[in-house]
Amino acid sequence: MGTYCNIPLRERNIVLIGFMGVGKTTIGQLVAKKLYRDFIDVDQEIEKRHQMSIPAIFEQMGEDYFRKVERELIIDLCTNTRLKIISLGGGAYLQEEVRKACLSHGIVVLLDLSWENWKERLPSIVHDRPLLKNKTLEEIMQLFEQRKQAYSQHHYRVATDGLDPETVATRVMELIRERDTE
Ligand SMILES: Nc1ncnc2c1ncn2[C@@H]1O[C@H](COP(=O)(O)OP(=O)(O)OP(=O)(O)O)[C@@H](O)[C@H]1O
Ligand SMILES: O=C(O)C1=C[C@@H](O)[C@@H](O)[C@H](O)C1
Ligand SMILES: [Mg+2]
Repeated sequence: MGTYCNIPLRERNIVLIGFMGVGKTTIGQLVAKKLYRDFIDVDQEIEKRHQMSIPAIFEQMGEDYFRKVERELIIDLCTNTRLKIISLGGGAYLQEEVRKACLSHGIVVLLDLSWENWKERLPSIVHDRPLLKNKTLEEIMQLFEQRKQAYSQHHYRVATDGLDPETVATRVMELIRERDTE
């Protein structure tokens, strides 16, 4: 897969990235609705294809297997589809091949939330994120910091602190509209 892309800008997929629980799935759904586009959530697509939950896939098949499936699906979506709103799983973008495919073929939008606000969300998301289970808050904070480097490779960033999902989705949509009229 080369990095050359012949997809016109306004037809490129919008790819939402960011740490676990920042709102990629929630916002992606709303953006898709507002733009009348199809929504694909990579975690949900993997669950559907396997008829298993993400925690069960991690437990029974292992994280390496999950990462391979995730990588192959994202590269396929990036190179073979257009006009979609795609929400990645939080760890997908750590893989270099995933970053390259998303950056060269899509419009990558980082949803950014401060640690202070993110940690308030932990109780509501910990049960179905295997990588958060059995970790101390300190360890999760380290993971949050370590991943910033990969997430810094994006086209647009939306700071979501204090914003409700509708407002975040509207900001994402405005960015895309501005870009389309450039
Ligand atoms: N802007 C927001 N304000 C308040 N709560 C939010 C916001 N966005 C999402 N949430 C809530 O945060 C939780 C996690 O959201 P979501 O599942 O969309 O995250 P995600 O980025 O897709 O996570 P993952 O990387 O694990 O797939 C949900 O309970 C959701 O309702
Ligand atoms: O950040 C991560 O590594 C993950 C995030 C989730 O979206 C799932 O893809 C899975 O729980 C792993
Ligand atoms: Mg999600």
